[in-house]
Amino acid sequence: MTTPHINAEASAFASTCLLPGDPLRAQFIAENFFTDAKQVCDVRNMFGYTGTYKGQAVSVMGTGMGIPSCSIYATELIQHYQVQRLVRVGSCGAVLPEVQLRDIILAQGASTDSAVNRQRFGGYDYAALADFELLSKVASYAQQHGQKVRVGNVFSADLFYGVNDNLTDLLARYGILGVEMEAAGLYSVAAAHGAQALTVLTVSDHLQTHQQMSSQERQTGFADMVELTLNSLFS
Ligand SMILES: O=P(O)(O)O[C@H]1O[C@H](CO)[C@@H](O)[C@H]1O
Ligand SMILES: O=c1cc[nH]c(=O)[nH]1
Repeated sequence: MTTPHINAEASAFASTCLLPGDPLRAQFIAENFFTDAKQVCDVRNMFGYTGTYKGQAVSVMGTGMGIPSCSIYATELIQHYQVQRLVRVGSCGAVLPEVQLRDIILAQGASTDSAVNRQRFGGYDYAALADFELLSKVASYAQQHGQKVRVGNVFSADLFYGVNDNLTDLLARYGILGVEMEAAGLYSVAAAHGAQALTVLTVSDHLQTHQQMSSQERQTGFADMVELTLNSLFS
């Protein structure tokens, strides 16, 4: 039996799955970083692949954009495909002057303007946190190998094209490292189902200076983040 959104066999996914928003980034990761990668699903062109990295099974699957889309895939991957470690590898916008294009961010926590976590969490404000074991693995691997990463709070926005002109300044005041659209939902889905989740981001836009990466670079230009993530998880 498959799910409404993932047409893969029951044993098709490894227990660790990377989750880029972009399905073509998933294809790029599988083709360039995995050994013996096989495509396992393609409903709605949301591609998923399984292969190995350093001899260990690993999967990658696109999630689409936004908490609702990401939550569907995360839920089905955990509940139906027994994925236990869900690691988003995404892009984000920076709001602080010291955070620059191509910087890598580990989302220790994720604030949000989405109402999704309140729906899940009885109307209360859920503190959406990365799994500490996954977070420490990547943070300590980066430290040991002299790779700079920033660790802290990000903001998962419902709107890519926001309507609140003051939001960027508010986020900067609170030291938010990056603005993206999924982490807060991914963290609560994982927590609700007893799985582990982490979000690793590369800065693709700067919301103060208006610098931005091309769409091609968002698809194929995140090698440093992908290598850091895979090496940390499988070392
Ligand atoms: O590059 P991905 O992983 O899709 O992440 C970011 O990019 C998309 C918006 O362009 C949103 O999904 C946001 O979270
Ligand atoms: O959600 C996102 C993703 C990338 N860049 C942004 O500015 N926002």
